[in-house]
Amino acid sequence: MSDVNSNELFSREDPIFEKKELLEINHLPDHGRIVGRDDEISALANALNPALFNQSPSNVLLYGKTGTGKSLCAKHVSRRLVDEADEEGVVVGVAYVDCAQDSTETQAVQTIASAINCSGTKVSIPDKGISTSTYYKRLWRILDELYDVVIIILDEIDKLENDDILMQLSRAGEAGKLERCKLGVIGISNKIKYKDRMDERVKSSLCEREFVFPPYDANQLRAIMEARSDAFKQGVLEPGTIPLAAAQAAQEHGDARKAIDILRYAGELAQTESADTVREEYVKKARERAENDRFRELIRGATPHSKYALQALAILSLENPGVDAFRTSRVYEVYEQVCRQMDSDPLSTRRVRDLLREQAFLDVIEQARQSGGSAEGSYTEHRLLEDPEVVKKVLTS
Ligand SMILES: Nc1ncnc2c1ncn2[C@@H]1O[C@H](COP(=O)(O)OP(=O)(O)OP(=O)(O)O)[C@@H](O)[C@H]1O
Repeated sequence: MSDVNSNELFSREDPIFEKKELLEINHLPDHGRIVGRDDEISALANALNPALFNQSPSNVLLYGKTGTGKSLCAKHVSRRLVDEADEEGVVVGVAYVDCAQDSTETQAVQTIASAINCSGTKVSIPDKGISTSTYYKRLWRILDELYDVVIIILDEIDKLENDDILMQLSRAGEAGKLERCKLGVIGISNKIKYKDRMDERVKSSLCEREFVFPPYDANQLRAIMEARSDAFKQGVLEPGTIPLAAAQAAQEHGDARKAIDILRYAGELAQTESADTVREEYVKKARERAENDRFRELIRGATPHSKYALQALAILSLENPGVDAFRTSRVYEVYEQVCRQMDSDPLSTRRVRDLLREQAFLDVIEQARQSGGSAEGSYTEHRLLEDPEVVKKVLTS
């Protein structure tokens, strides 16, 4: 019989993390830990300010690359608004929708209705079994019964299947659906081209104000991480760890999510290896994991054939050092090989071209028209915007 008792088998204290939740994805930092976004926060507060006087806030669209603090600022300012409005006797509610999860009109309206239906009404919002129009009717009822103003945050708004819900929300007041409650919509997107796809009427109503969030530089990323360094036990973080993680995250997109992920993963690696401190070597490994995760997130929801086309582009980039842009015909040839390996029938060249165009909209690749002179005419070249090693690894794992 083994004489190992549970004291020896499990460690009862976390040697690395003190408050790991500070580094978790959904953690909403308090004001003191938000770095370098004072201007954006005041601009957003200014747009929502009328709500404090029970008037309609402006609708806002926030743009910027991934991890630039758009969701954070939207949630932070709305939360502050709820508290301050409460002091003024104005009831403000906030509904947050991740449109990547709730991409259909029905899912989105259901999420909004259940998010704000927290207490005080007899209206029920079932998960399914009622029509979209019934969800809307119930939503309008809840809004009028419970709130003076409601802010609806539509994160990754570009992932909505169509503009129908935007049309409904933007016209709810004037169409007489709402009698009392006023709505404000904060749309968030990391696709600067998103607006071009919007219906003109929706655009004029929803884009009353637009703010672009710039990427962070290494100093800002460093300050963001330092503001959360109490996530670790005292003395555990080696001095070079945060500067290195900041430099790595700044190199590509100035993405704070990646910076924080790198820090968390580095701590986890130290934990796994039973190390006493988080060393720089862990940061290097953590970066690889953060990059893979980020790309996995970027292609979440991509169809198998979109992935085959991306894999083809990654193979071409790896096989042709120094060249990074490839014509559709070459991508298609390699795509056909990938399909063969996957035992799948290839789609037509035209469909693959459409799939690549969609990936360009999602900023996974970039496309450029080239002129081949009078003999060739013009053609399109495709270039991966991600590290081909990461793309290949994630798509083949
Ligand atoms: N200025 C900041 N200060 C402190 N933490 C920040 C700051 N900006 C971003 N973060 C943190 O980085 C992570 C990503 O931020 P956020 O989700 O707001 O980015 P985003 O711009 O909405 O990105 P995406 O478009 O990918 O959703 C979050 O954990 C957030 O708390």
